[in-house]
Amino acid sequence: MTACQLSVAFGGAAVPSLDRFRVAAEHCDALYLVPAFLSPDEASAAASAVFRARRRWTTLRNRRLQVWGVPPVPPTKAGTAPPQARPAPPPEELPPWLRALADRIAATGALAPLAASSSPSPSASPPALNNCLVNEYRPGQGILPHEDGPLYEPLVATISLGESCLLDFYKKQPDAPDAPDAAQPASRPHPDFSIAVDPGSLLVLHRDAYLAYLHGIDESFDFVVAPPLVANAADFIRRELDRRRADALDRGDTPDPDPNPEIPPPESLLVHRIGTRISLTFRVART
Ligand SMILES: O=C(O)CCC(=O)C(=O)O
Ligand SMILES: [Fe+2]
Repeated sequence: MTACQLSVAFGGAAVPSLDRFRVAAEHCDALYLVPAFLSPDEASAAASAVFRARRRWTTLRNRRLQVWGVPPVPPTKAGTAPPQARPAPPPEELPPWLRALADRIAATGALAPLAASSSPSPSASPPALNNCLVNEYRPGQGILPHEDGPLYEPLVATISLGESCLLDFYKKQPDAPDAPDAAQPASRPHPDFSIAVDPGSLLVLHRDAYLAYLHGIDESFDFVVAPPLVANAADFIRRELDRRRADALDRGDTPDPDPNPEIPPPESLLVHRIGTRISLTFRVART
């Protein structure tokens, strides 16, 4: 599917409003997971668009990434003049296939809280998502606990493609360093809570979820989804078992029988990371 077909495909879908997708309210007040934000066909169209885009990948030890859109501008040090070098190039627009996804995120109302924080006028419209980081993780890869920081408006909206993952949250320590990827996992071995993130989902973090916690993905080959650590364990397990049944049918295998409504699903589930996960992390870079 081309980028153009992709934006058409996204055009007609009903856009959910975020309120009923709030999770982990007891831990953190602004964390939303919309499980089937993209249909499986839309998710594979988006993944193909990532690979067709011929964008340069930056390869890190534990993942690789592409950067799209407006880069955040680091503040100049007080008292120093901005560098007089060449004039900055015009800010890059998101390409149509990412713009279509960003618009669909905006249509959920996810960005509304930014309208209030970025303008004193109550009727101001929120700023547009203008930056997207594409991360690709193989099994065993991850991202160290970090915060996305003050170069962005305090809201991140992530679309996940491919495999599921477990995103861990660590309450920020008052004296923790602020730099991305700077927290030492060895000194903070246990997350305060985690969210199991479905393929095709939209995850939105803002307020506390953005400001008061670091987030990271363990460099593991599998993960366990169980309460109480995984805040959305029961819902995720139900959906994951449905996905496994659907995958078995697609492969022509005999799937597990449909769940008996009398028997509750298991309380915990081991998920093996066997494929690649791609995340599209949309933010508003402050310019
Ligand atoms: O892959 C993810 O879901 C997280 C990515 C992330 O935290 C980041 O790029 O800052
Ligand atoms: Fe992040």
